[in-house]
Amino acid sequence: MIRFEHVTKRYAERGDALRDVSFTLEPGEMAFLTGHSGAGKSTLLRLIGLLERPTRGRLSVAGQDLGALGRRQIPLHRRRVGMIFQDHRLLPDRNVFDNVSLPLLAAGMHPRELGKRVRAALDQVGLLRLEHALPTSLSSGEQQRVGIARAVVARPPVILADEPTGNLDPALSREIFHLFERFHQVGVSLLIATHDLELIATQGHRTLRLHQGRLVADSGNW
Ligand SMILES: Nc1ncnc2c1ncn2[C@@H]1O[C@H](COP(=O)(O)OP(=O)(O)OP(=O)(O)O)[C@@H](O)[C@H]1O
Repeated sequence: MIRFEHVTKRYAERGDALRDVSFTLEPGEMAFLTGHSGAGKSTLLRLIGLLERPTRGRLSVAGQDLGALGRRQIPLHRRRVGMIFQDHRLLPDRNVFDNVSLPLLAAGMHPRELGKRVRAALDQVGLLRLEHALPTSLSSGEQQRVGIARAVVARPPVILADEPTGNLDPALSREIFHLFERFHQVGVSLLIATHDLELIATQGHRTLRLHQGRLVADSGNW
């Protein structure tokens, strides 16, 4: 589903953020991405979401070579890749329903179908009763779940999460991971960047470890 072939990403002023990274994430696979601060985890996820382009190497998602996609095809690609961020990135002046509906609005979906899909996504994360609330009135865990509903509402085959439990206590973190497990069970591919080694240990999923931009361990290959 996701294939990196000798991918390097260089930032002019900072050197290589990723160096010669190769791995494959199979369709429906769930894996963790770990490594020290600055190891390149966010950079790797941003390349998959086409928020950045590689300096060298080849990267494909669902058989599509991302290097062959022009700027106009990026929005379509982004609908196939749901992204979840630690800081939620919700629009503060729009209510929960409106925030979650954004990817469907961008896709030009009919309002009736859109309403159904948004409520189904909110139901999945247990937030249906809060559809009219503004993000600022929600707890951190609730805001994170709104971010997850927004990431899954267009039913992408791939979900990327960047430190999704960074600000949450252990009980809320487990709740979020249970949600990811549920997406995994219905065949979604997930790549989750996290420092939460304890949680990784209890999950038993494949773990990719970056160190100074290099992929230094891949439990899937042991
Ligand atoms: N837009 C950018 N411009 C220049 N350098 C960048 C940019 N984004 C990341 N970097 C550099 O690339 C390297 C990898 O950063 P990245 O954010 O991918 O690491 P990370 O593993 O996600 O770290 P953290 O766990 O702290 O979020 C760092 O040296 C960082 O300073």
